[in-house]
Amino acid sequence: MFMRYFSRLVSAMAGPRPVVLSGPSGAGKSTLAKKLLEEYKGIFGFSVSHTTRNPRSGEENGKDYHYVTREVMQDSIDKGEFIESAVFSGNMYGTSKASVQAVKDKNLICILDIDMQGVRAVKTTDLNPIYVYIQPPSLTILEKRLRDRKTESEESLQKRLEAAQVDMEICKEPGIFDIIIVNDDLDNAYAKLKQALIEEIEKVQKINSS
Ligand SMILES: Nc1nc2c(ncn2[C@@H]2O[C@H](COP(=O)(O)OP(=O)(O)O)[C@@H](O)[C@H]2O)c(=O)[nH]1
Ligand SMILES: Nc1ncnc2c1ncn2[C@@H]1O[C@H](COP(=O)(O)OP(=O)(O)O)[C@@H](O)[C@H]1O
Repeated sequence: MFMRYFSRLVSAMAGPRPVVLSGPSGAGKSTLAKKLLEEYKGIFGFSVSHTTRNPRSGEENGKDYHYVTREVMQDSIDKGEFIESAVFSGNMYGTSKASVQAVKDKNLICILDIDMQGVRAVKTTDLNPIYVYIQPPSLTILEKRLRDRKTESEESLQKRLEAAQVDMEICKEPGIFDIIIVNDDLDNAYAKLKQALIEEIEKVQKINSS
């Protein structure tokens, strides 16, 4: 009885569990994250990663990413300011402790959009997120979506497709992800994502209304 009460208290104090969205470049992670942030204002918060890649048109510094030089990023990593960092397609990406803390401070569900290396690194921390893998319906459809997005050079596109093939093999390893969502029809995929997160959403809604 006491133990049950105690563990509930500890989990309430820890706040809502974060959510990790991972999957190949072009799978639809940002699209789905944006839908959650839009529909559930005051429920979800985005962990703004650092990256050394150039901003795409329409992306905002401090909102989509913190755009930094390699020197600045490496210096911050060396100072221990990052939870995890990785090199993807020739650029550095990383989740700073401050980015996650900023979301936690507001008692929001923290969304992390990170690659497979990030997933493995987060598994060694005490973040305890729900791990969601966003899978494209096929590599052919992934390539079409990436090309249609018109954000990548041919070289960058090829690197992303190569990484996608490796990624889609790794995701089959049992126990890495709590749920794999195939992003075929966007509304269907979004409904499945909401369903997977309903407990955490309701937790925050309850706190907000009390
Ligand atoms: N490990 C790690 N991966 C990240 C981080 N931020 C973004 N990524 C991943 O880096 C990859 C490339 O991201 P991006 O350049 O925005 O391209 P996009 O996924 O095609 O939109 C994606 O798989 C992201 O999930 C981070 O902080 N850490
Ligand atoms: N279910 C879907 N059907 C068709 N196009 C989609 C779907 N989901 C995402 N897209 C499009 O595919 C492209 C890649 O999605 P994006 O969210 O940028 O992927 P990621 O963040 O995983 O790299 C975008 O142009 C997006 O509008």
